[in-house]
Amino acid sequence: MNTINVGILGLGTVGAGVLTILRQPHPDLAGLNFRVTRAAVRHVTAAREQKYPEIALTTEPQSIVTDPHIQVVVEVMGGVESTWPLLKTALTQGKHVITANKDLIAQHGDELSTIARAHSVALFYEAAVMGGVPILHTLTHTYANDRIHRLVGIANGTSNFILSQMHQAGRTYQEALTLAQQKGFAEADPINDVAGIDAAYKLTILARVAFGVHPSAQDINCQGIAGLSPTDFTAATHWYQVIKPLIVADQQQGSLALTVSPFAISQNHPLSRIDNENNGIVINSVNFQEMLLAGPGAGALPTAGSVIADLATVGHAIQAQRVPVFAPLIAVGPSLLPPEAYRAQRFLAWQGSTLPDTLPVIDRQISANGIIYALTQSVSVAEVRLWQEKYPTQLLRQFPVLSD
Ligand SMILES: NC(=O)C1=CN([C@@H]2O[C@H](COP(=O)(O)OP(=O)(O)OC[C@H]3O[C@@H](n4cnc5c(N)ncnc54)[C@H](OP(=O)(O)O)[C@@H]3O)[C@@H](O)[C@H]2O)C=CC1
Ligand SMILES: N[C@@H](CC=O)C(=O)O
Repeated sequence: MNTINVGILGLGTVGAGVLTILRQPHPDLAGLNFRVTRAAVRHVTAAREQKYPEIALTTEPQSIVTDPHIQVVVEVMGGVESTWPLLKTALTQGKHVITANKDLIAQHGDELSTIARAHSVALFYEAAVMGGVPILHTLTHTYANDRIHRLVGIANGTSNFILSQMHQAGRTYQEALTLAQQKGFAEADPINDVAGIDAAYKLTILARVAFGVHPSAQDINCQGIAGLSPTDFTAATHWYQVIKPLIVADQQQGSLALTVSPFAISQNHPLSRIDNENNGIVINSVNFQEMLLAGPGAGALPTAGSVIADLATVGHAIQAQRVPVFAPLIAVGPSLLPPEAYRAQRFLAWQGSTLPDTLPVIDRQISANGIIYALTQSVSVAEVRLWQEKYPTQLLRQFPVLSD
């Protein structure tokens, strides 16, 4: 039986996880006869060479993507500027590519997919969206004959971990972030996690696959979790709500609205129970109506498990001499709602003894430390921006409330 030679770019959290799984005996993987021959890292150390004696380590990823003996490139090193030309080269040279890199796929996925198609090779990236949750496979296979109208999810494990730890374990924001980094959940630059950038990349990919739209960063309302305070969680409890870091793609005013933000959601909502690094997504569609898909959204083995699932699909296709294809559900999607037009009720924290009459408040409470918390009627982002300009010191925090 022919072996399938694999080159790996990166042996960090995810790359090491991939090798751990490949070393475990498994009949399906054994039947595919993968052989990881080469791997690229920044630092080739004696300890690494001892740990992976069967793999030639290099600090030159370019030498792997141009190696004529390698059929599949697994990219788990991250970043865009260095990986973009590498993966273009790999695809152009007729190699199948599997990546966990959402930054790259969100920004250059369309171009890379075109190159992959032109060279009859696969470009798969299940691990790039929601780690171990098989959302892309589910959308492209299970939902192939359905029509999705709304996606609401938790797609960043680090943010969900931080908020869960602040709310349930009494950790500070910084303690929780440090722990998420130690556990291998956070990005190389964790600002991508906490500012909502990582989740926006995932929403970009999901919107492309589920709705056939091609958003840029400017099309997404994006708000991070930094600055949330423990009293916010207590205030939310008063209204039977929890605060979750969500991605939302829903229809408003005949267009698709894309939002990344902490949201106040009902304690009865299925995502209210998805904690720590776990991710979850509620898909509303015509046929399946409402479905929840949930599981580990970050970490070595769950993410590597998604890489391996893609690798197995590619391996089976190579054995059958087929081209494995990744097809979005819809070719051309709806128009995108301008971010400032997005409307939602707002949860707000206010520093001061009274709220101005001009705010459309429907309920309020005062926290132990004298902050006024309020729920407002549904307002547009444009209106919220006016409040922020008018009350820069009093309006401490505000974020949307998820509607049913
Ligand atoms: N961690 C997670 O839970 C998840 C991560 N991802 C994505 O997977 C990718 C990898 O993440 P993760 O494993 O956490 O990252 P790590 O930082 O743990 O690992 C990155 C690896 O790439 C190597 N590397 C980086 N730059 C270069 C370079 N220029 N040349 C050669 N080697 C290089 C590093 O080498 P060295 O070790 O020598 O520094 C390291 O081995 C990212 O795109 C990330 O967004 C996706 C889902 C979940
Ligand atoms: N940093 C990311 C890793 C997985 O995509 C996250 O926390 O979700």
